[in-house]
Amino acid sequence: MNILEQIVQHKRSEVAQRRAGTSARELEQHPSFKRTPLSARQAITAADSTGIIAEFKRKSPSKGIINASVSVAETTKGYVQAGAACLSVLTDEPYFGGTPDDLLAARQANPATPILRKDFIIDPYQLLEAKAWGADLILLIAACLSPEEVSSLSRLAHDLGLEVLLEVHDEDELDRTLTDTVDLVGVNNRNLKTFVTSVDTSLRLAERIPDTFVRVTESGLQDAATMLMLREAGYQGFLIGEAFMRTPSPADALAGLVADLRRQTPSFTNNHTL
Ligand SMILES: O=P(O)(O)OC[C@@H](O)[C@@H](O)c1c[nH]c2ccccc12
Repeated sequence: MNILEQIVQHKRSEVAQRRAGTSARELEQHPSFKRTPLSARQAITAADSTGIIAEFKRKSPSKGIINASVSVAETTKGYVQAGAACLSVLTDEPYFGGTPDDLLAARQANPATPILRKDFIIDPYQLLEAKAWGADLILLIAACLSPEEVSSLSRLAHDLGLEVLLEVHDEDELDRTLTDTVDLVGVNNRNLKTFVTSVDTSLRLAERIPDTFVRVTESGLQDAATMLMLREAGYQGFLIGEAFMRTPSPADALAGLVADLRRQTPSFTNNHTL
């Protein structure tokens, strides 16, 4: 069994347990259910946006502990001040050290910034959780879903007012699962089955993603030059975790990257042709 299969197997029992503890009806009573979600699509494509989706990630199966000491509220607030267009908060506990409380805390600290619930979504119940915990956007990973699941989960997410980021890492996943009920398409440079990371994956797939979707490049990003190259290839969103989280002050690391981007292209915005 590869790591992705292990995670998904664990996730099924976790979801069953959670559902036994909190009913769907109880989740729907949460005050967040009345909140109108923010649009990540808009935030990422706005004229003055950096396009950066800054991730809060304590550990990962490929890297082990990345940062066990920084606080989620302080870090995510710092990310936003430093120029993040959107936040990503891991809620998977066993493999990534995230919790629902992390998402709730990030939401409370950042009322005006869209937040992605970063988890392995396999069941409609998790969409209700995402909504209750204050997410604006959910991730669907093509490598662990059938095309039917992608389309039914994305339709349900839309019914809840949540946007959908569909993650793929090869042509086959893209062609198999892309449907017009997703909003953003993320190309994961890291193969979740082998952990091999290469930005060539994003470069290869860019043209295959129709312009109606916001293109997001994910994982292994750390320098301005690579981001500018990916931007020229058509990417508007940049999902970055480790490069920030492995430093003692993730928000300062993001600020440094934004300064580099601006230095290399003084007019670094999404609406400028480079
Ligand atoms: O920390 P990185 O290499 O910057 O990557 C961030 C993000 O892309 C990565 O955490 C990720 C992408 N897709 C996922 C799916 C599940 C868990 C994590 C991920």
